[in-house]
Amino acid sequence: MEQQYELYTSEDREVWKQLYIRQHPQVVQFASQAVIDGMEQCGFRADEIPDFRKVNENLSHITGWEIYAVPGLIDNKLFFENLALKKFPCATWLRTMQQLDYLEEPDMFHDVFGHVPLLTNHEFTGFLSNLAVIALKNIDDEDFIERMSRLYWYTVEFGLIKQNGELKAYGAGILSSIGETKYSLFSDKPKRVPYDLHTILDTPYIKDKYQEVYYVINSYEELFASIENYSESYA
Ligand SMILES: C[C@H](O)[C@H](O)[C@H]1CNc2nc(N)[nH]c(=O)c2N1
Ligand SMILES: N[C@@H](Cc1ccccc1)C(=O)O
Ligand SMILES: [Fe+2]
Repeated sequence: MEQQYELYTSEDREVWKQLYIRQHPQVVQFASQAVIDGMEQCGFRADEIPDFRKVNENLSHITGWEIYAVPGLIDNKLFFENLALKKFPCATWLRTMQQLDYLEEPDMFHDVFGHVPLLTNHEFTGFLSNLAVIALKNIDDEDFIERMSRLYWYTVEFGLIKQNGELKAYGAGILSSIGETKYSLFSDKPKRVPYDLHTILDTPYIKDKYQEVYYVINSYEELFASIENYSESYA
């Protein structure tokens, strides 16, 4: 499957523009420095839907990662196989104007605006590919894979990071949601707890509404180190 750039409609362009002009200021104000730096390097703009070829031309020179077009959520085996090869799956369709604040499933704004900036970061991508390699070693163990998707969910999708004593967001599921960005950092509804691998592995996640718990790391190194000897001791 390819991104058929010429098929984007004027509504798609308007949706991308509205999402960008509303969410980019929140990224600058509430996202971690690595996300902000990555966003800069990606050069996303309000008036241009990202072209995957141009994104890859840039990204492959920074960390060797690439994005590739998928219709939507793909099965775990294919997902982890591609992550291990430094390939991140991205939807090509965009949500509608009625879904600007929150969407129950990942669209292109989530995958590209939310995930791609951190694919410019070496520690983070090292964690991502190592997580995938561990998952692949146990790909036929459903329980193990369920636990790996929890780890992915509570970090890559909905992770928070303490940065110079201040809480910042780095999870793509937060950064692509205009509504969940402030909620994750400032609402008194959800719990915010220190990152702990074993707690996360035992905590099921909810998919179609704001999260009830967020896990806080102190550095991306902490993520990388937390799974360094995971596969040996748990496979
Ligand atoms: C790791 C976990 O299974 C997670 O839900 C995967 C599954 N399939 C996916 N498929 C796509 N396209 N994008 C994703 O982020 C994911 N996440
Ligand atoms: N909720 C995210 C999309 C998303 C759905 C499911 C998993 C991860 C992310 C948004 O509104 O942009
Ligand atoms: Fe995602």
